[in-house]
Amino acid sequence: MKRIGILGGTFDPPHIGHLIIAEEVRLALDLAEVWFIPSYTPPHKDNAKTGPEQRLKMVRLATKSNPYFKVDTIEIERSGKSYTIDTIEELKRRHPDNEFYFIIGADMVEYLPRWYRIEELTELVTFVGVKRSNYQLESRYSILIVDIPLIEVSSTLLRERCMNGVSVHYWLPAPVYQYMKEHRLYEH
Ligand SMILES: Nc1ncnc2c1ncn2[C@@H]1O[C@H](COP(=O)(O)OP(=O)(O)OP(=O)(O)O)[C@@H](O)[C@H]1O
Ligand SMILES: O=C(O)c1ccc[n+]([C@@H]2O[C@H](COP(=O)([O-])O)[C@@H](O)[C@H]2O)c1
Repeated sequence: MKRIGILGGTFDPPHIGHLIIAEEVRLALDLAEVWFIPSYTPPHKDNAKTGPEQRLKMVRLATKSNPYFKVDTIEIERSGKSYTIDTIEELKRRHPDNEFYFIIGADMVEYLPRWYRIEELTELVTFVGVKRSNYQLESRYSILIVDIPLIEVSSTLLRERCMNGVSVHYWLPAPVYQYMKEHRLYEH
């Protein structure tokens, strides 16, 4: 039985917050790997600003220096709305011996009651919640809390900075920063 962490996200763009929570949860729960799963269409928010292929490319760049991090393209290949239940059901079919830990920030913990088929999903994965400013970690569902420092960064903040011509240097891994600059992402 392998214990696998999953970090699903829009990753528009991926930033140090994603990497730190993945690594801290991996260490705290002694996970064999953490799989990053970029969504095709996020289920609950407006379409991403950047297409799935470019977000996937950035996630690959962000994670490549960590041998414990893997990228799974299951949602991008499936296309359509990326409901987590569909992803987990398929992952359990493909990897029946794995135990999955789905990592979410407190914003998603608060949103959990509105996830598609959430009651079934809680039977299939263990949710792992981490802090995020302005959100609570309490939930009616049973969630494992991993206590990590608050990391005050979001993709929204970084997109806004780019749009306003403010540097985002050091808020994302260097290869992602380079890629964004080359492709002039989020600049207008
Ligand atoms: N700084 C952070 N601290 C804790 N959790 C985070 C942080 N940033 C992202 N997450 C979590 O990572 C997952 C994927 O996040 P996502 O790709 O939507 O990034 P985001 O920064 O929340 O994006 P946006 O600002 O566009 O909504 C979510 O579960 C989210 O709660
Ligand atoms: O399945 C759902 O109903 C659902 C609703 C909201 C979010 N999620 C998943 O939670 C993860 C983080 O979402 P996001 O939009 O913050 O990137 C991502 O993998 C989403 O697919 C899933």
